[in-house]
Amino acid sequence: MSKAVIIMGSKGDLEWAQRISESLTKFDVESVLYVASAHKVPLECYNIIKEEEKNNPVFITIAGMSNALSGFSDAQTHCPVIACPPSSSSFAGSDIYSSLRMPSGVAPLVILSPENAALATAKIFGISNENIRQKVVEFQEKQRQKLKEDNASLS
Ligand SMILES: Nc1c(C(=O)O)ncn1[C@@H]1O[C@H](COP(=O)(O)O)[C@@H](O)[C@H]1O
Repeated sequence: MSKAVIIMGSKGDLEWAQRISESLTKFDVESVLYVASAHKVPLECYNIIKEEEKNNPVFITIAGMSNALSGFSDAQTHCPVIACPPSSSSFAGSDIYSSLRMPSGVAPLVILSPENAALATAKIFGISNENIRQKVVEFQEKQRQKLKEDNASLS
């Protein structure tokens, strides 16, 4: 089953999470949403990961400020984890560093745009799911077409 599991550190991240899940639907990828913080409720986080990983999902973690959730999740599961932290300009955007530097053996991928996180998720599922692969290919073709049209419109 091709399902993305989106875990957000706070309900305050819901809008960002919805942008991801809406983009996923364009590729026929279902998603399920959870609020669970590695800082505050690590056991709940762990239980969600262990229950959901039985279906071999892609996990997408949304954690602002100090991102413990993405590294924590990645270290607990064989499944890919994509960190998609909500954008923030506070403190000169320094929050992002907590998503970039990981200890050895901990490898969440980082994608900053919710729409691109959805695309990357679809591409992972598309390796083994023909329908999703087709959606990705169509999306890319449309994008190429649009650029050609935009270019032609200038001449
Ligand atoms: N980065 C994390 C983690 C974590 O990494 O476990 N838990 C919550 N948060 C983030 O902190 C911000 C404020 O959270 P609160 O609403 O709890 O103050 C949110 O963007 C959340 O994702």
